[in-house]
Amino acid sequence: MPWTQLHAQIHTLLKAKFLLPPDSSILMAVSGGQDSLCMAQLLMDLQPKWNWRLGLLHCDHGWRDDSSDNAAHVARLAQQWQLPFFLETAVDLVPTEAAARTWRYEKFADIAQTHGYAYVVTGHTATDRAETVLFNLLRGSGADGIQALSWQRPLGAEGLAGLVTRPLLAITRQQTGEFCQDRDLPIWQDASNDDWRYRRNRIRQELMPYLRSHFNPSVEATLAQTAEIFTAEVTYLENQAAQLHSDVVETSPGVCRIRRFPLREAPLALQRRVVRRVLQAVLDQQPSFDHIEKLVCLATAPNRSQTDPFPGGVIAYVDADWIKISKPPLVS
Ligand SMILES: Nc1ncnc2c1ncn2[C@@H]1O[C@H](COP(=O)(O)OP(=O)(O)OP(=O)(O)O)[C@@H](O)[C@H]1O
Repeated sequence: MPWTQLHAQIHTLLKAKFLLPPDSSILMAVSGGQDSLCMAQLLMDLQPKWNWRLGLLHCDHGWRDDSSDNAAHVARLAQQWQLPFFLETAVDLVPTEAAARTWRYEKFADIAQTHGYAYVVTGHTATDRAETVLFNLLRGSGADGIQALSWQRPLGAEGLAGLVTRPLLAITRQQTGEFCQDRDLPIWQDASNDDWRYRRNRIRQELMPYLRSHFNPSVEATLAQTAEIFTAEVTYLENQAAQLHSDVVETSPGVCRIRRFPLREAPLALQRRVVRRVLQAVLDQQPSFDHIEKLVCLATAPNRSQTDPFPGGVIAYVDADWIKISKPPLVS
């Protein structure tokens, strides 16, 4: 196996960040695309140094005409590489990217838990991270969306099903492409990557090249670095918000109460985060920015103020030192 700069970079990074400790069990999520093939090959090459137990998982969403051929292609690779192989096939999955992602991560968690893998690795790169930053920015996301794709995060409830880890986050798609070419890895070309109905593909194929040639030739690395900076800041803010939430919010059946005085004394960034947590718990949908602002305003509003109904008929109103949030009929 030729030891390349890329091997050295990933090996050093894994050591520095302690992402995939020696002797770990690692399930590699492989779509058949260039990034996940590059990742699988790199981890197999590094395996003797780390003594990992490796397995390979493919999820067949069942949407594309070639999806079962794609799955068979990955199965053949697993056989050739002599790795345990797991195939999950969806039945009647709604053909949206969001539904696919949710289903896929559920399967990652199931297989990891059932077969004792502590880590599920994906082939996300700095390029994916940069694209996700732009995608979320254009959707009006705050800092949480800009932190886009962390190195590691819990899989399943409270991380019981292990950790999703992204060892390629520091390298670009161009690098994974060159690696696959050098090693002659058989990339499965996913035709849906060329479908311009998907906003993500237009970002990848239209916006990023434009930014690269007209604004910044290293736009991927720069935006990935922006995500890295925001990751630390969001972690800090979330910790602060969790503390404030436990100080000011009380929940009982049918009603949630927020202490107005300490809420309005807190920095606006934390007020919004606390209120978002409250709304996430009572609404059946993700709260919008307007929903959050409406509730924050009650911290300083006169007594007896009340909001218009939120989705699902949820009402918030001021009762002396408290904001009370309840679904109708009102419970005081
Ligand atoms: N169908 C799938 N089965 C298993 N893992 C998947 C699948 N689709 C995506 N993944 C994992 O999620 C990562 C990111 O997904 P994304 O959809 O951005 O990648 P892709 O373009 O399909 O393929 P690749 O990242 O391998 O080039 C992949 O690198 C892979 O690790």
